[in-house]
Amino acid sequence: MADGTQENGSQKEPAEHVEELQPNHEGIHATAENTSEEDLNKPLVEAVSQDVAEEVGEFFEQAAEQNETNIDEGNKPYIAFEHVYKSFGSFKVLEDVSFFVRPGETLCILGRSGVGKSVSLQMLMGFLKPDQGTIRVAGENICSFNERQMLEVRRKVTMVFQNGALFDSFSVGENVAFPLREKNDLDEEQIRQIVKGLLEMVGVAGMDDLLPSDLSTGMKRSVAIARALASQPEAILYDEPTTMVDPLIAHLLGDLIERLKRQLHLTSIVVTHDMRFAKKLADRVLFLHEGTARFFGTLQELEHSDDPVLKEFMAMDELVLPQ
Ligand SMILES: Nc1ncnc2c1ncn2[C@@H]1O[C@H](COP(=O)(O)OP(=O)(O)OP(=O)(O)O)[C@@H](O)[C@H]1O
Repeated sequence: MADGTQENGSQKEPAEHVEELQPNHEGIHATAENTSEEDLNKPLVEAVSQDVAEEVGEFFEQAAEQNETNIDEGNKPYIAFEHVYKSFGSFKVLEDVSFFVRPGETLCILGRSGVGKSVSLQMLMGFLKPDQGTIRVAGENICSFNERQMLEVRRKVTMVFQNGALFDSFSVGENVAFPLREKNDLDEEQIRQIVKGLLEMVGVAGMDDLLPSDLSTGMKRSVAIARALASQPEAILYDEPTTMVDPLIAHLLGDLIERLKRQLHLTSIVVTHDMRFAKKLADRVLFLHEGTARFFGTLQELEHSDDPVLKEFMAMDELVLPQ
């Protein structure tokens, strides 16, 4: 229910002074400057208040341990596309696209509008199926998976949508609590503490009782990240995290994604138009162009590429986003 109406038909009062609400990112060090290594390595739990730090710390430790195991299992990709094709009618979106993401790494998918960046993420989540090729997640070919099997995959790999895709009739706190309740091994007090801590960590402390409709786009995205973290995923797919937010929020979201990678060893795919954002986060880059994987390699390789299409894309980005 996009209008924020409660499921039982009652209407929740909109938050007072909503226009005055600002994300409160003290915990993640708001500054438009480049964040120091020291800050990026500062334990995530330092951003949460004392009364919930122990519970949240334990929750993060579990998540980090689980993801470290994936890294220890060797250099095998956690996610891979192998010769993937996808068309809609006669319109070919992807033709023979291959790439991989190793455990704990961040892949940025770049490219102009309409080249199949979001379609790639949707295929990984099983919302769309490829016409040909293989898509592997955690070693398994998911292409023929049924809905029940895909639900298992979505416990490991979760997506942060552009609009947050929050449950509109649930409060912010209930949205974040949802995956925690599904786990069935936490009591209400533990859930309350973890929700509070996660919201503090992503910079929307104290907004538990608001409805998603009370929040700005950047805040919705922060809550969506908190909800994703609540399911202790192995990988997070971010669809255009910096679209429609101001540069400071974009910077903060970038720092958060980097800290989650470093400290929870999360495998990540970030779809973006924003070359500077990719430079900040990517271990590897996939550049989609006219249906093909025009480039797949490390950031250094991208920067040294002589491909005129890539050079033009990078030059345009410098113009659109002045330093
Ligand atoms: N379910 C669908 N049915 C038909 N066409 C679709 C569907 N989903 C996507 N497309 C088309 O596939 C193409 C690629 O879409 P996609 O959303 O992946 O682009 P994108 O690279 O993410 O672009 P943007 O940066 O603008 O979001 C577009 O032309 C889009 O209209």
